[in-house]
Amino acid sequence: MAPEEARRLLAEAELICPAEEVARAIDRLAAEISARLGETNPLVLTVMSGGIYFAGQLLPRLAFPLECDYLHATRYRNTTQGHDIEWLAEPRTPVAGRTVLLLDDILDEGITLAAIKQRLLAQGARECLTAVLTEKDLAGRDKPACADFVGLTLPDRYVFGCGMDVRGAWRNLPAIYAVKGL
Ligand SMILES: O=P(O)(O)OC[C@H]1O[C@H](OP(=O)(O)OP(=O)(O)O)[C@H](O)[C@@H]1O
Ligand code: HPA
Repeated sequence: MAPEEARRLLAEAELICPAEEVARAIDRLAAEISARLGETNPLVLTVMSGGIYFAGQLLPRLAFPLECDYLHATRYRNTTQGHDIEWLAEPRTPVAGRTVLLLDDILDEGITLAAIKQRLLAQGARECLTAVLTEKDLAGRDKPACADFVGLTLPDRYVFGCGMDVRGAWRNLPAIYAVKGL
């Protein structure tokens, strides 16, 4: 997206979660994750690209031994509609026998996390837990996956900021916005 369009989109967007609220949610998630996984030497896998902001904020708050790696699966590809999942990168660290913690920015329809979790368990992960910075409230619609740790619940709007993009832009914002009209 052209920078002028990105600026116009942000100017017209609705702020739905200020930066302070996001930071408080990450503090709480860090405490919950530490209590559950502190003794398991987990392999923490960030789902690129959206998970990068959450991982960057969460990891310094986890004061226990862990290993980090990443994978890249995409289904929206710089659009606002989901498609089939495309695998762009597998984790290089073997997952067999490991407690895995997946980090992602948003659980929307749940298709991405369900597919990733199924794949890691099929590769022999001992258990696969999931932490998402946000989850969209789809008003009771069934989802194929639910997260073990959820930071914030968001309305069913197209949102951006904190790792989430709108047509490639604004993953870098420390607050969460909803696109006008979507
Ligand atoms: O719950 P779902 O409806 O499956 O959607 C959630 C997924 O969509 C986004 O990724 P995206 O496909 O946009 O890839 P990206 O992170 O590389 O932009 C987001 O980062 C999640 O991984
Ligand atoms: O609302 C969203 N915003 C950004 N990325 C997303 N991926 C799934 N849903 C969304």
